[in-house]
Amino acid sequence: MSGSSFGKAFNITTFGESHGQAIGVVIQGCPPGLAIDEALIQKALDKRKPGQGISGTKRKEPDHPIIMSGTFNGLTTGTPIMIMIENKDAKSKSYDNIASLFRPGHGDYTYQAKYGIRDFRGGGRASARETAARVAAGAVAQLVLDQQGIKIKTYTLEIGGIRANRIDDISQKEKNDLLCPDSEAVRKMELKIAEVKKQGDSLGGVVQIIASNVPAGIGEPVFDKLDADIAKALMSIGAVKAVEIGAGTCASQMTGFENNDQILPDGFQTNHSGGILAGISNGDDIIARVHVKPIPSILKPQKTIDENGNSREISTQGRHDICAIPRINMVCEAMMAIVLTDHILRQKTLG
Ligand SMILES: Cc1cc2nc3c(=O)[nH]c(=O)nc-3n(C[C@H](O)[C@H](O)[C@H](O)COP(=O)(O)O)c2cc1C
Ligand SMILES: C=C(O[C@@H]1CC(C(=O)O)=C[C@@H](OP(=O)(O)O)[C@H]1O)C(=O)O
Repeated sequence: MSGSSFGKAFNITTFGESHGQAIGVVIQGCPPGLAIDEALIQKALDKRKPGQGISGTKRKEPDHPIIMSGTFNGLTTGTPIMIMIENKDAKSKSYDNIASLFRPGHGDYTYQAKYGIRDFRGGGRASARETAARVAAGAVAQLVLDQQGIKIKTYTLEIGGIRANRIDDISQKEKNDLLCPDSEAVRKMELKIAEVKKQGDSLGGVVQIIASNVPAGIGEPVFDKLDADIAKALMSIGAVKAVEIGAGTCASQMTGFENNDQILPDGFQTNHSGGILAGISNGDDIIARVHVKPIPSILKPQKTIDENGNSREISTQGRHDICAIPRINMVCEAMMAIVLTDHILRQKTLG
């Protein structure tokens, strides 16, 4: 089926709807012999799961992963791994009054246009509930990256236009709910989230992802360029509207002399390339930034239409995030891990 899976050597496909029985992922291409258990996957899922944080939805899901296949005696077997996560706290009734309305900014209108039928409960397949399955796959991908010593860190750069100025000390990131390294900016972000929530509105922001210790020489020279695949992986997450690599949009404002990362015997002088040149890693940190739009389901009344084209007003009840950040951070980390693992497994020469 076209468009339903991601990756070549390490391939994932997800399944399930937000208010269906379960969601999950099937992973193909994972090497045999890697130590894996549900606790390891749970640890990753806990960083994304709903029901926590000031900007997060109140929906309480345990997100308990059940490994259905592909492992034996605590090791991967090299066969397809299926991980299932049951939905335990879907409250579908809260969607009844908007069943025939299209939420502005969400996938209701386009799903109806494509399929002529849609599971309106919680956004169905378009709900970011699906991203839990990606995080489970990311935890498996990270096992491959661990063998190479590759680490991925993600932190919040901006929420609602408030930017973190101190972004160098990312070890601080675990110390607050918003996963932002600038505690002064965090206070302002928290106030902004509270204010916007009171108005029945929502916020977007920017997240930065850094992969370190990636060896030089990973990637493809055309089409499946490493930066192209990273951009696609990150852009495939709901609410992501733009992806930058390295200097990103600033590169177009520099001269060649300013933008080039000059090469010294012990490495590159700067990292405007974001660790990728000509689609192939150069050994420097891989740096990506993801621009996230505000959550579409808001209480504030908006104009819409119903399935018959009649003009209506909509105010979306239910348990929605105010901002996809910081829950999206873990999803970005997972997608970066999946892309890097996919490209590493394509390299026959790496030990
Ligand atoms: C982690 C995460 C949480 C999200 N939470 C919500 C939510 O609670 N309510 C909502 O309407 N949209 C939420 N979204 C955004 C929608 O899923 C997304 O906007 C929708 O699927 C439409 O896709 P698009 O924004 O890429 O066009 C969330 C997205 C992410 C990544
Ligand atoms: C449940 C999760 O997030 C959901 C993402 C989401 C959306 O429309 O994207 C809408 C809300 O849930 P529901 O589908 O019940 O309306 C969020 O709670 C989750 O991330 O696990």
